[in-house]
Amino acid sequence: MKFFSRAQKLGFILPDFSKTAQVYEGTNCKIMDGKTLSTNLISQAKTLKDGKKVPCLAVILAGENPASHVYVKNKIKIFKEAGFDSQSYIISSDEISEEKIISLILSLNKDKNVDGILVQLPLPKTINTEKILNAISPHKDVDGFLAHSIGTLATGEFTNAIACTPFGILAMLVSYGIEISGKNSVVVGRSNIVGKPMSLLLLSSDATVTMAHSKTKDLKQICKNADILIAAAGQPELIDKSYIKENAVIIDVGIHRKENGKLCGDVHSNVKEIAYSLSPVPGGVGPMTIAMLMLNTALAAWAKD
Ligand SMILES: Nc1nc2c(c(=O)[nH]1)N[C@@H](CN(C=O)c1ccc(C(=O)N[C@@H](CCC(=O)O)C(=O)O)cc1)CN2
Repeated sequence: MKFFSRAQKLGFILPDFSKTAQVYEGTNCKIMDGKTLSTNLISQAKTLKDGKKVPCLAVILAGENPASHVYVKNKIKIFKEAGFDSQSYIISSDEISEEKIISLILSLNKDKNVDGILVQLPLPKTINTEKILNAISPHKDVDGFLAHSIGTLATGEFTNAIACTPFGILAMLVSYGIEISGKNSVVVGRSNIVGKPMSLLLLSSDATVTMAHSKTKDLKQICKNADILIAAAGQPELIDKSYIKENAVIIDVGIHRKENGKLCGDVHSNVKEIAYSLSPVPGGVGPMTIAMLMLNTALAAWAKD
C-alpha cells in the first residue's frame, strides 16, 4: 500500500470493510459505501490532531457555478467536523482575473498558518486553469493537480498529494478487500482530475490498465474485459449491464442531476444484477473525495518530510 504509507506514518489506518459489506436489495452485489468510510477517516483525523498544529485549508472559489458553491460549502463543513480550520475566498464573475487569483495564491503560499490551497474547479472559461494551479506551492497542493504532484505520482514516489478522487477510490478498493494486482482495469475518461491520476495509481498497484475516452472504438468490448471498471465519462448512465463482465467491480465517478431532480452517475443501476460490487452515486466516490482532501491537508500540515 505505497499510496497510503505517508498517511499510515501519521497514524491513519484503512479500516477493513471486506467482511461487513452490505448488498443491494435482491442482489449479491456488494455496496462500496464511501460515506461510511469517509466518516471513519474523518473521526480518525479528529483524534490524531490532538497536540498537533490545527491544519488549515484555504479555498478559492471563482465564479457562480452552483454545484461548485455546494461542494465548497460541504468541504468547509467536513473540515469543521474534523476540527480543522478553513478560509474561503469567494471571487464573483465580474471581479475575476488571472492576475487577481495568482496574487492571492502567492500571498497564501507565504502564509505560515495556511497548510493547503485549493482552487475549486471548473474555473470560468476565460481563465487559464494550468497557469493558476501551477502558481500553488507544491507543499501546499492538497488537490494533487500540480504538474509536479502528478509527476511524482507517475514516478511512483508518492511524496506529494494524490488527487483526491482517485486517492479515495483506491482507499475504497483496499478497504473493501478488492485485489488489484494483476487485474484488468479500465478507466473510462482521461481528465487530469480523475482519469489520468487514477490510471497511474492502478498501474502502481500492479493492475493492467486500459484508458478509454470519447474517441475509443468499441468501448463496450473494452469495458467487458474489465475486472475493475472506473466510469468517469461524464455521460449519465452510459455503462449498463451490457458493458460489464460478470463479477466485475464497478466504481461510478459520474454525478448528474436527472429531470426528476434525483442524482445519477455514469453507471446504470442494472449493473447490480451481475456486478461483484458497486460504488454508488450518491454515497460512494463523492464523500471519499472530501475525506481525502482532509487527509491531504493533514499530511501537508503534519508530514513535513
Ligand atoms: N479543486 C477541485 N475541484 C473539483 C474536484 C476536486 O477534487 N478538487 N472534484 C469535483 C467536485 N467535488 C469536489 O470538489 C465533489 C463532487 C461531489 C462530491 C459529493 O460528495 N457528492 C455527493 C452528492 C452531492 C450532491 O447531493 O450533490 C455524493 O456523490 O454522494 C464531493 C466533492 C470537481 N471539482
